[in-house]
Amino acid sequence: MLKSQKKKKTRSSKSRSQSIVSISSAEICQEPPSANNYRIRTSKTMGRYMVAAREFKPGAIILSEVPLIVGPLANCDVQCLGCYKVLYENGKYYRCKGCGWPLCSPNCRGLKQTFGHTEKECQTLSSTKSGRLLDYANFASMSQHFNAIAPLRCLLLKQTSPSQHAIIQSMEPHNEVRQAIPEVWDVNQATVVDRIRKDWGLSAYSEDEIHTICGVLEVNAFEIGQGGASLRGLYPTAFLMSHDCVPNTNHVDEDKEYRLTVRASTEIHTGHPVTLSYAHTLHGTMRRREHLIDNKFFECNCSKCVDPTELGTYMSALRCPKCQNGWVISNGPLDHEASWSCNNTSKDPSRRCPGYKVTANSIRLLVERITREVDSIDCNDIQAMETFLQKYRNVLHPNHYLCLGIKLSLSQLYGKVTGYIINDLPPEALNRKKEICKEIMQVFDVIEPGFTRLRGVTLYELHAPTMMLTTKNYEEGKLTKTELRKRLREVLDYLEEAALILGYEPESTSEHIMGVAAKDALGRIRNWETLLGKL
Ligand SMILES: C[S@@+](CC[C@H](N)C(=O)[O-])C[C@H]1O[C@@H](n2cnc3c(N)ncnc32)[C@H](O)[C@@H]1O
Repeated sequence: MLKSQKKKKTRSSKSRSQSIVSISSAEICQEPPSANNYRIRTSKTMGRYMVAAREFKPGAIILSEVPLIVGPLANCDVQCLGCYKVLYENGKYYRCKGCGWPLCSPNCRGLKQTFGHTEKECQTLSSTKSGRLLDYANFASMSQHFNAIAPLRCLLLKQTSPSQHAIIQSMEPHNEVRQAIPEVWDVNQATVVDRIRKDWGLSAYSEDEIHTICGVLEVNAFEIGQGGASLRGLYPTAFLMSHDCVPNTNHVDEDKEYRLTVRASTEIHTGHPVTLSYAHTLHGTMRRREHLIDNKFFECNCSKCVDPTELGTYMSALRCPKCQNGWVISNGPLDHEASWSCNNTSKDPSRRCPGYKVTANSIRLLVERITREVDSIDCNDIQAMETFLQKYRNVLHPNHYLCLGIKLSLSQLYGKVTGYIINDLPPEALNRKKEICKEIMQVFDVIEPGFTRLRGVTLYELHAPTMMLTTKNYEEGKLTKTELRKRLREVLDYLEEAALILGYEPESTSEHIMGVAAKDALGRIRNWETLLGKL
């Protein structure tokens, strides 16, 4: 398939902070992506992985595809089998006439649809009489039955689409590793294998076969869905992207058909791996690596994981309690048990740390305790978040991932929640919002570089206080026209990039709505051009 990439003409954004990605270097790709975009290679450690077969600019579509199957996530709440809307015991729901499983309504849009409640599934669930096992008086117990739906959908492909089933069979299930972990294997045995074979009587599917499907889903499925949906999908090609804690792509999934679109977030050169992060990029190394080992069954040795400073971000560092000048970081981030010590080896003996060393377990316990404290903070409580940052300023690095999470929330809450509405914010609060946005964006530029959702949202958040302060300063006669033009140009740059990045988001999402708001705001700023000439 031929591709054509139109380059958007914009002026260079060199005048701004270096962190801003030049929009003129973005690739505005309207055409469907081609399979010629990538090649599949194999390595001893990673198995198959995807590499770029051409040069990609940020924003370029690498692949876009519909799933092989879609189904409820493991341990989800009771949901409609057609459209995956969450259902409540005391709320409105409907029992499918065919199989007795819950639907949102008799006219659910997902009825008889490939990625909803298909006729084949309805017949199968009906033949097993599984609907009778559902206790509608107790949704909590009923929800457990949903763990077996996505695996069943994979198994059904064996008859309905052998070619798609073959792709699923080719995916890595990590059976050997998973079999040795009782919390994984035994739970699957009880909640999926026995459910399908014993409770539903579908004994034609072997235990091994079902365990393999469970593994395939755990290792390869994407969490998808908008508006709090608990969904997973297996995709025919996207699963081949390898993991990197600093990924070079981002992806979105759309409501319609659950299409997954993967875009380059940074430039990707021919032959380079096309990567995504299987772990939360905003977590520290210990937590990311634990997640990858527990859920994806491999040890990550990427450049961020091997570096105790996490590429200079110090996202896991603690302030040294002994010298107060250095940072306590791991002596071997790839070794779970490696000690941590202060990195202050200043030449000046009066500043040098006398030495501080602590076990990995002490760090783990301390971070777990502080994490519980973070989790207990109300998600709209600006004051409590500021108090947290203040309280831990002598314990955690300002970029520590727990602080980063709090700062990300603050960057969005200032200007939004009751008592802090943007038009009512005093200059100090506007400056605080601006400062936080800039601080976190510096870290995002390292850990999630390029065109990413985080960046788009933060740029949008940054434009508002910058604009408010500019107007205020101008009205107070504190800015010359040249300074005003410079400041407005800065806001324009933020908004242009935010509008571009957030324009990639699916229409139903809050990020997309923010992108539309960014475009509107761009129009309003352009009005200043009548006063000042072209910005
Ligand atoms: C979604 S699959 C990717 C496709 C898989 N490599 C294959 O051949 O089917 C995820 C698995 O790939 C391997 N993998 C992916 N990224 C890796 C990395 N950075 N280091 C080591 N293994 C990796 C791990 O075995 C992981 O569980």
